[in-house]
Amino acid sequence: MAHSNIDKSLRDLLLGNVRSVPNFPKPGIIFKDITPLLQDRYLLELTSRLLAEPFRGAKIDFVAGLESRGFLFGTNLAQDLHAGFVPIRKPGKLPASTHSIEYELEYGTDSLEVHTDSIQSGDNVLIHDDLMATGGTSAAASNLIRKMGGNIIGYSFVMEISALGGRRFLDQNLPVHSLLKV
Ligand SMILES: O=P(O)(O)OC[C@H]1O[C@H](OP(=O)(O)OP(=O)(O)O)[C@H](O)[C@@H]1O
Ligand SMILES: Nc1ncnc2[nH]cnc12
Repeated sequence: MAHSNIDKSLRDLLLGNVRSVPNFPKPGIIFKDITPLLQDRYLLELTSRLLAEPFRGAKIDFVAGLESRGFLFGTNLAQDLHAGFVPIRKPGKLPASTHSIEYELEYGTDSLEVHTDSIQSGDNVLIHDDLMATGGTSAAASNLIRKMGGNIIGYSFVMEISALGGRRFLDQNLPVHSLLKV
């Protein structure tokens, strides 16, 4: 599995299309908004491809995308890696039988659910989200997937707020690929 680093000009281009919104959704939070990246037809494709690069050649059954912003690039990523896509959702959204787990956010608590008939024991799963902050969401999703017998092969983020140290909650032996570190 390659660990590609993007060069500075590319990083600056992508970062220039992430909007920082102070005090959203709560005072003190600087919200990193990826909608400008999605709006631009070239950057949408470029970002999707760059996310897939480090995991090309890996055996992946599913990309698990974390609600809701993990769905935005998650299905593109799954398609590019020839994997299926499994949505990990907030409570009460998935219609069939679910497993669930509680977790803490940078700004509150929530829980995650997944359909019981999605990931099966031994399936290789890549976890994807738009952003890792405290790592609580990704760690909870990892626990949920492992509870189902899924084998997590790595983590993919568009962005990581490095100062919050979220990586310490993830398996240290697995690749964690964040396109942009802020
Ligand atoms: O690393 P953490 O501190 O756990 O935070 C990261 C999570 O927070 C955001 O989602 P949010 O819960 O705001 O939901 P949304 O994607 O539906 O907006 C983001 O998209 C990640 O899923
Ligand atoms: N600062 C932030 N910006 C966007 N999404 C987030 N999720 C948690 N912290 C966030």
